[in-house]
Amino acid sequence: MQEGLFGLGMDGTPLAEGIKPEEQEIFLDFSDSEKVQSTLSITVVGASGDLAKKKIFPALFALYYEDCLPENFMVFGYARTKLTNEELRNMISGTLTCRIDKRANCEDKMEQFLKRCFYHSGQYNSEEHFAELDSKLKEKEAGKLSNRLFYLSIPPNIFVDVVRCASLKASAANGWTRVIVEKPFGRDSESSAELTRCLKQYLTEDQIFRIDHYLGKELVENLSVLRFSNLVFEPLWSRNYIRNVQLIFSEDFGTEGRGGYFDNYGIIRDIMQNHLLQILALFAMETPVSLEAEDIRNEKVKVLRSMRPLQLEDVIVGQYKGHNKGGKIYPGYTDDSTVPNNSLTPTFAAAALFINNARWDGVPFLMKAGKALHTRRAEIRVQFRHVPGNLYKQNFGTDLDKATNELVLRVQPDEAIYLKVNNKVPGLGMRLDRSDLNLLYRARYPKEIPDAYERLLLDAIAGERRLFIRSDELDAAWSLFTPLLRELEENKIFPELYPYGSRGPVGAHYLAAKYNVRWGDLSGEDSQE
Ligand SMILES: NC(=O)C1=CN([C@@H]2O[C@H](COP(=O)(O)OP(=O)(O)OC[C@H]3O[C@@H](n4cnc5c(N)ncnc54)[C@H](OP(=O)(O)O)[C@@H]3O)[C@@H](O)[C@H]2O)C=CC1
Ligand SMILES: O=C1O[C@H](COP(=O)(O)O)[C@@H](O)[C@H](O)[C@H]1O
Repeated sequence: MQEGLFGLGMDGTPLAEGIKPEEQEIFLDFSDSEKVQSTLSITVVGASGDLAKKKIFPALFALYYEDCLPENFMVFGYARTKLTNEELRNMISGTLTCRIDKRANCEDKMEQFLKRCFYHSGQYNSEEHFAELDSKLKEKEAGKLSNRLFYLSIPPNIFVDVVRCASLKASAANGWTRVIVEKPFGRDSESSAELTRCLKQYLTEDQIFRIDHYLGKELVENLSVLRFSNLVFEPLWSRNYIRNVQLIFSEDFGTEGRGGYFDNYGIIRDIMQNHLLQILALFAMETPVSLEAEDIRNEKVKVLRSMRPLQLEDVIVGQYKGHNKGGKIYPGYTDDSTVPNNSLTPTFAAAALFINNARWDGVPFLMKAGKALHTRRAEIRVQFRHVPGNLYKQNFGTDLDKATNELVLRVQPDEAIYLKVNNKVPGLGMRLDRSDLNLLYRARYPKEIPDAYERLLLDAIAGERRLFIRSDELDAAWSLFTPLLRELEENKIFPELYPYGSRGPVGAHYLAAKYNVRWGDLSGEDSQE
């Protein structure tokens, strides 16, 4: 069967506003009878869990709401918890939301969506239970050509069991079978390679969709557009003009409820090795031959392989401690009952990375990720070099860094792209200040931005792999972090404690200063803060 059987908007409704019919042909290259004669089932394995409830079911509903799912689709929840179809529907319905601009028929749509949701309770390592699931799927597929997508929203220690049982007992008989695998993909190079080896006993690489939901975020998708379709940026995109690049992730809450998982991984594996590194690769890669998935992934691998593995002296780690603010007590990381009292797991890390290629030689790429900080945000900051022989040097005082241009891509919240430029303050004198050229998404694009999981689910259904991680990318990513992680753990490096809700450990400033960098998010002169 052809890949990409289900394109977008199978019922012929426009995919999204602004897409012309002739453009839709790109996706809809199947006959009407094929559309009607085929079915898509999406089985969410681990349906009783946090991610399924918070993200996956709402994303599926949003796709249904936008008419992006094929005509004959159904959603199956699978987990050990005993639930009836009705109970699953009640559970899901509490988490569904409607698009702001189209609330009119939302209730009806929800009802129709929920009618397509079913549940099967089973063990994750039971071929028999997956065979039962298969029977239920077949019953609903009613002899039509079937395509099956499994979403593994479960802890990683059971990935292989599920893939074995699903592939042996519940693969599509005559359509495609694809599996979306959630992170973490292993804990280091060895475990990741072992996981891939085990998955490949049952699946081909083309069937495996390793998800990194940051790749589905609007601003991350836009990174390539910004670079490669604007003459003003790409020529500047190198060591010749860029002084440093900062990739910043912060959350204003701790590991609440996920301490058990988190303690085994820590912030470097949870955020840096995947989300921030993926953004770095997209940011720094060479121009791909085309927008085809393999061309883009080839370039990403090349960048990752050009990087030097992280050195301990280029990393600082931290862990949040309890804090009493305004009479409210914020718990420390080790106050979580699922976290050992003596845990050294970092909840914060800052690192300097380098790419040893002609474009980026010597440019520090600074990463910073932390939980329980003062704000929630994710952004990419590009600090440009000083203007050589700047005519206005005397207007800036001694701190020339304050006068350099900075491009900020705010991934979340409040998506925005802004460029800090020097400008004359209007008036008779000659005073300069740094102002922002600001593209604030909510002002420019009133339509609500889809959640990353919507885009990624849609891509997996369409067989589009561009935003999923290929196994060699994963290997390259782990190679950069594994020696460091091993050193941190073997040497029991003590994390610097920082108060819950603070700006993180001061060590992050020293690390940046070592490379003559100041964190842009803490400069205090960011008008966007
Ligand atoms: N939650 C999040 O925000 C994010 C999660 N992820 C990843 O997504 C996956 C799912 O996450 P999440 O929903 O939070 O996970 P949960 O801990 O909620 O687990 C999902 C389901 O798996 C089953 N389960 C849990 N622990 C075990 C176990 N030890 N053995 C067998 N089954 C178990 C439970 O279902 P039952 O008991 O009914 O079988 C549970 O409802 C994980 O790989 C996680 O790392 C990735 C990004 C963000
Ligand atoms: O993958 C993960 O991401 C979330 C943050 O995702 P966001 O889309 O809300 O920014 C993080 O909280 C979690 O620890 C991590 O596993």
